Amino acid sequence: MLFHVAMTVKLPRDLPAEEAAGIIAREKAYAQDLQRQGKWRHIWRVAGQYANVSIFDVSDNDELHQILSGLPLFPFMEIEVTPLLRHPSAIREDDS
Ligand SMILES: O=C(O)CC1=CCC(=O)O1
Repeated sequence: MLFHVAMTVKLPRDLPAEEAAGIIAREKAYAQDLQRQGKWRHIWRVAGQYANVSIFDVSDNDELHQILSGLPLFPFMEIEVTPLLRHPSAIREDDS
């Protein structure tokens, strides 16, 4: 199942810089591991914002929830999830 996920990061202003850097490094490793597994298909920076839009390819809602709630930045994010399905006018065969 494909999901569009919009994540906006809101780190507290008083979070010590070293702590923030550690969380961000763990987030990167976590995200890159899921990309290698093919579960996190796309990640794009939203221009001008500390935010991304991503496409996840997971087996069900439960797996998506497990992945998102395991993000090191999860406590500092607003997340919006939109389930996706193939559009009847789509012509790419390798994209569903
Ligand atoms: O920087 C972000 O948008 C938050 C984030 C999600 C995965 C990652 O590596 O950073």
